[in-house]
Amino acid sequence: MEATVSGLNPLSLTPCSPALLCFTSEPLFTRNSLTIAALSFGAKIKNALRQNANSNPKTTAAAPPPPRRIVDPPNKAHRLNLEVSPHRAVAAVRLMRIELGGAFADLLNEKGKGSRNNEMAYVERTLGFRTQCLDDRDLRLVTNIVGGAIRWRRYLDFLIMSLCHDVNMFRNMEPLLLQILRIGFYEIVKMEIPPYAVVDENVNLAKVAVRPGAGSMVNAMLRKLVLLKESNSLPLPLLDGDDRAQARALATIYSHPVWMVRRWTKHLGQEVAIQMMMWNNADPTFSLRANVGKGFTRTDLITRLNMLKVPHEPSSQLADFVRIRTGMQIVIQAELLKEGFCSVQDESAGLVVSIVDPQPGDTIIDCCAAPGGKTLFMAARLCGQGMIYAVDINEGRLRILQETANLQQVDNVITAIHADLRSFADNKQVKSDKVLLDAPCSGLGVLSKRADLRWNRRLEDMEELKKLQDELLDAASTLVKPGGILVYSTCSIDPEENEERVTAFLVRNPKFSIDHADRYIPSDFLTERGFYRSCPVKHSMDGAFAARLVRSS
Ligand SMILES: C[S@@+](CC[C@H](N)C(=O)[O-])C[C@H]1O[C@@H](n2cnc3c(N)ncnc32)[C@H](O)[C@@H]1O
Repeated sequence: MEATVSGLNPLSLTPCSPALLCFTSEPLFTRNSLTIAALSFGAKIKNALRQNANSNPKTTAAAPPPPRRIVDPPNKAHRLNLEVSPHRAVAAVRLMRIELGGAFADLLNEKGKGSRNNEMAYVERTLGFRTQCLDDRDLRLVTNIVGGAIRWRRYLDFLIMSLCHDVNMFRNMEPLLLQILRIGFYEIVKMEIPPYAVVDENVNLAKVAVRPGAGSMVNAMLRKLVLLKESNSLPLPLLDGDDRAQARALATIYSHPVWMVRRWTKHLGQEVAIQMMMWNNADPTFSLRANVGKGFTRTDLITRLNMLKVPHEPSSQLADFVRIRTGMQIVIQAELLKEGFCSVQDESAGLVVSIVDPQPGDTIIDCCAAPGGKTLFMAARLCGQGMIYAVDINEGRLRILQETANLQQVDNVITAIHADLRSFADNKQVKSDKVLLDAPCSGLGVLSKRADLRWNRRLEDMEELKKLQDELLDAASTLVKPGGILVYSTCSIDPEENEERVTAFLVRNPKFSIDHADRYIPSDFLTERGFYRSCPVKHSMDGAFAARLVRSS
């Protein structure tokens, strides 16, 4: 659903036209199901537009409708509820926000309430009460539950649906009730939480946040699920029939969109496709890069991690990197990132920088630079000598790049340029021996870290992305000096965004040829044609791709 019409936010057309913005004594998403709200949203946009047109003196002489008075929510909304489990309440609201995105924010964002920085305000406006503040353990639980419930959404919905009387019961379910069920089903099926606690707590939440009848429904369904799990008879789709039917079954079992399963089965074979999905569903692992630009070495980082008791292992591929499996929250709380000592950067991205091979004194154009992961690593490698022109179309992300460069003390070798690469290249303000194009892509290599991305990507996106990647490659190539290097990279595992884009580029631009990447990365990552490719299943890191191309002199 679009939140804007012709660049206007329909909710701002009249002071308070959509009825949804009136405060009532009911929380917003209980009996007024958000599905109904969302369905009627289109009509409300039309009404809002109509009201706006009516109030335009050029189209009618009628007086504009009097502004509706916005009253503060009644005291009930400020009540502190000590009975519900706070992490489940917060997880349910966060799941609503993620699934409904802008629509949810628009509906709640009246007078700044429920602002991005204040999660409890969202909880209060959605459920009609506040919960206890979350401690560190609660916060970890929220992250785990929300990540898991999103990843496993398709499978959880299959289970929920199989316990509903009929499909309409599932379709007409209040959105908040559905999220509570997903949480309960996820806790029972995938987490080691005692079932009685899961049933009690989720029933309680549904009763007070939705309605008493919803509590009974949650109770019946969760109890049934516990029995099925205990007797090892959870329903599972049958893996048989033609390719399409098998893809559908696998998509449910491993909770991915059907189109992704079909694409991966075609490109990688069914076995690797399944392993990819299992990787995406497992807890993500992270790498940290010690910021040598600020004089902080990997040995220093390891000392700090030992002090914090965060399990880690040094990367065998990259000298400044350390892998951690758990304890990210501890690293954040210890402010290692905030103080600029290290960055969270996957080794797969670090290896792209190895292929660019920045050396002190180099001038490098980083064509799609923001928010700066690779720019900052390259800047650290310049050791204070040389310059990186960091171009990006997104001003906000570019600002993050600049702020992080200041924090990490590598800003002296970075010039940020806010521009569309295609017009920037047309003006040809700079040319360079080394150009990196880290292109916008589907992100299919980083799904383990981006739980919701699999549901936001559509097959149609792939065609649009390929067109953009071709245009950006052509633009980037004009910035390369004769004899210079162009590195094209993505964080995708999809050959159509990777090898196929390079092949098509080389046909269009015969001045460029492949420069084999064997001098820059371990042979394990090399493809037959001399490209870099990391595979999550094989290398236990994100999926990424890079081609090093050289321009003839
Ligand atoms: C994959 S991200 C880059 C990530 C970055 N290199 C890093 O390591 O953090 C792709 C970037 O391309 C930018 N982008 C998309 N279209 C662009 C265009 N036409 N010109 C310049 N930048 C563009 C996006 O704003 C986004 O920041």
